[in-house]
Amino acid sequence: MEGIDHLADERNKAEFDVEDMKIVWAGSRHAFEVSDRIARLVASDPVFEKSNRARLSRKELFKSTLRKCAHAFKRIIELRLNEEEAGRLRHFIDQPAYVDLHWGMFVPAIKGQGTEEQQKKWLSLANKMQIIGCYAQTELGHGSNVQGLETTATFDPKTDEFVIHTPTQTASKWWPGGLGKVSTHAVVYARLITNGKDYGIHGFIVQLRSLEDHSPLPNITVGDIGTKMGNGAYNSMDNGFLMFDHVRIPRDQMLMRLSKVTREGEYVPSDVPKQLVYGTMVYVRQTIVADASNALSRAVCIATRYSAVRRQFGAHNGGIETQVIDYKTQQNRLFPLLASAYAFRFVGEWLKWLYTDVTERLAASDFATLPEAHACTAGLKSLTTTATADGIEECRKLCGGHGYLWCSGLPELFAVYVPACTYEGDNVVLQLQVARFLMKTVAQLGSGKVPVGTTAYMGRAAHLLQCRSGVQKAEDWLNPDAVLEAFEARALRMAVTCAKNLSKFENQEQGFQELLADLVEAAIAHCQLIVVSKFIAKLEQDIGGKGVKKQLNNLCYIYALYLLHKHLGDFLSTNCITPKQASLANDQLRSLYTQVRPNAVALVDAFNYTDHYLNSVLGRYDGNVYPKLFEEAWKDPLNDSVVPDGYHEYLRPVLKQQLRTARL
Ligand SMILES: CCCCCCCCCC/C=C\CCCC(=O)SCCNC(=O)CCNC(=O)[C@H](O)C(C)(C)COP(=O)(O)OP(=O)(O)OC[C@H]1O[C@@H](n2cnc3c(N)ncnc32)[C@H](O)[C@@H]1OP(=O)(O)O
Ligand SMILES: Cc1cc2nc3c(=O)[nH]c(=O)nc-3n(C[C@H](O)[C@H](O)[C@H](O)COP(=O)(O)OP(=O)(O)OC[C@H]3O[C@@H](n4cnc5c(N)ncnc54)[C@H](O)[C@@H]3O)c2cc1C
Repeated sequence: MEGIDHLADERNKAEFDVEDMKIVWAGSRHAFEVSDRIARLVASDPVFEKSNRARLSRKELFKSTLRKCAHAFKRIIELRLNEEEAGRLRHFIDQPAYVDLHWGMFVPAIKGQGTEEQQKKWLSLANKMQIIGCYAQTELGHGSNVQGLETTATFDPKTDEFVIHTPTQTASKWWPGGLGKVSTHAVVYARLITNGKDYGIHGFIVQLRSLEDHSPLPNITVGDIGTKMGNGAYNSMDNGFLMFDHVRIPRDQMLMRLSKVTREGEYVPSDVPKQLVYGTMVYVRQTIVADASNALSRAVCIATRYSAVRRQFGAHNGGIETQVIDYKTQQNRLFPLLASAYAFRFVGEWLKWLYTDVTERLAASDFATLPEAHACTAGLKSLTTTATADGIEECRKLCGGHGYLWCSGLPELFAVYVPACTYEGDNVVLQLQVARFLMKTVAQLGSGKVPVGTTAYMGRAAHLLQCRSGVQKAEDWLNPDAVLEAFEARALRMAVTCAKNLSKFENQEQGFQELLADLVEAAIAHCQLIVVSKFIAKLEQDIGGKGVKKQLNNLCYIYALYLLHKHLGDFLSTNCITPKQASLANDQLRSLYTQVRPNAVALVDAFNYTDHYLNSVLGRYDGNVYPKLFEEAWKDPLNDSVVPDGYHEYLRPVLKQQLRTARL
């Protein structure tokens, strides 16, 4: 059966040009070509083999990760890959590793918070990987509450040094990726103390290990925090702990682009907002949003192909059974996830633009859009990672029993992905940041300050607070204005209700704590509006290719109407729509599922994933699932012998009743 495309019929049904859709998904022809070339390069290199990851011990997995990283670095140099190509290479190798934190957080922290001189010195070492760094912020006792970190950096004017110290056990750094066994350096976040005064959290570059023999430097205790969820999965990463016992570093290793300490120990505050010390988190949250569509699309690709291969029930007189993808229940679970993958792709593109824009403005000392950039990156990171983690698990269930096998690719994908709901900011804590931003914006309505950007809709409060949806028939739900108005009205009404309830409290902070759950829901409604509006905006762009726009249009309205259905309580209780209009939205949704159905396999082919990257027997391009499930089963170490180890000690005595007591 090798070589036969079991999904050929599905592919022939497609009503659009997959090659054109691939370009839209990738973002540009250039991005597509780079991704395609690098994905094939990785897939063809035996060092990047990953099908046996679950069977390796932690030590073997970790060593093989070091090997892959070293080989990748060698290939990057040999092939003279540029930054974009090197990034794609790491992405397609698809194994969490210290390099993610080195390139993803250590280098950006120095770029964002180091002076020009510091950048010159440290980046030239980091870019050549002559030093390897991590981002050491979280402590055993404090992660979300950054202001509560306990590690101290006390300036000693006698020696012109900072003394980095871990005063308590809870002050131990705990979680930083790459710290446990690899990093030679870290950007350590600590309370800056000079002249006896605490100036809060600042970043410091601290060397941790010898560049000669890799042993920890004196007065530094460092190690791995232990095995994490899932076989293989995130265990290739050495998340670590770290304690300092009065470790001295030169003054110029404080990252001083924002604020400084002089030779005399005087603290010179920054003339820019102090929140810029959180800048690396804004950057990484933006990359995490871009990455959500990768993880979700991967799971959806597996579940869609397998749903087209898998057949259950419906056979008459010995005929073939129904493909499970034809069941409306399967479509109702799968197609919104397919639509979400595309939605997150486009909102990720937009967020990248927003981040670039705010970075340029900050460079020109324009800080006006920083709060919005913080709210958008925090809120969208939270929204997209929650939906993606839930979506991967749903895809596992969509694949029935076989989805639970490691070789489906889904258990490992889930275990690798789910911590994204926690790292780089717990998802609830992040939505509360959005809620604070919304409450401020609502409070300013009527003050003459016109809301802009993603809150511009709040400027139309007079209309949005009293409007009623004009939808009269199912097709009206394909009107972008109708959809946007419903989402805007819902988001605004939920935010305004929260603000009104807050105003009943004398103490605003106490009121905020009391209303936390409602505030999170209002923040989610606002973030969903952003995603819907950016998908609609994408459709307004000049998108070529046979049938491509039609498919995107269908997916956009599946995304929006599915959300409307899922959060119907919000839409009805805020009187944005009537029960009749909700029912029309459902009718439209079913019709859209029917339109997407013949295109579903082609829509996931457009992700252009290699079988190597998917690493899934169920998601194979050729759909040749059953023989490959057997092949995988035979590879399991339990099948190395026909009679298992332990038979003579533990099975035979039971079977032969030798363990029975004499009385029995
Ligand atoms: C395409 C390829 C992609 C590959 C993607 C992979 C990338 C690599 C992944 C690697 C894997 C894992 C990495 C994980 C790394 C980490 O987890 S690092 C640790 C991250 N830690 C956190 O995120 C902690 C979360 N906590 C916080 O961010 C803050 O403490 C919190 C915002 C919750 C609260 O801050 P406070 O200062 O205590 O409190 P407030 O009073 O609420 O805020 C004060 C004002 O500051 C504003 N603010 C807060 N944060 C920011 C920010 N980041 N930027 C700008 N402004 C910010 C806030 O709005 C307040 O403003 P106001 O005074 O109201 O005007
Ligand atoms: C795989 C992984 C990799 C990581 N990598 C790094 C790294 O490289 N560097 C680094 O510095 N850190 C890293 N971290 C740490 C990570 O950033 C923190 O775990 C994260 O910020 C959450 O903080 P926490 O663990 O303190 O959670 P907690 O704040 O203790 O959360 C526990 C619960 O309390 C709730 N909660 C907390 N505060 C509030 C509040 N104000 N209001 C309402 N509810 C609240 C949360 O919603 C959650 O349900 C990593 C974590 C993981 C899991």
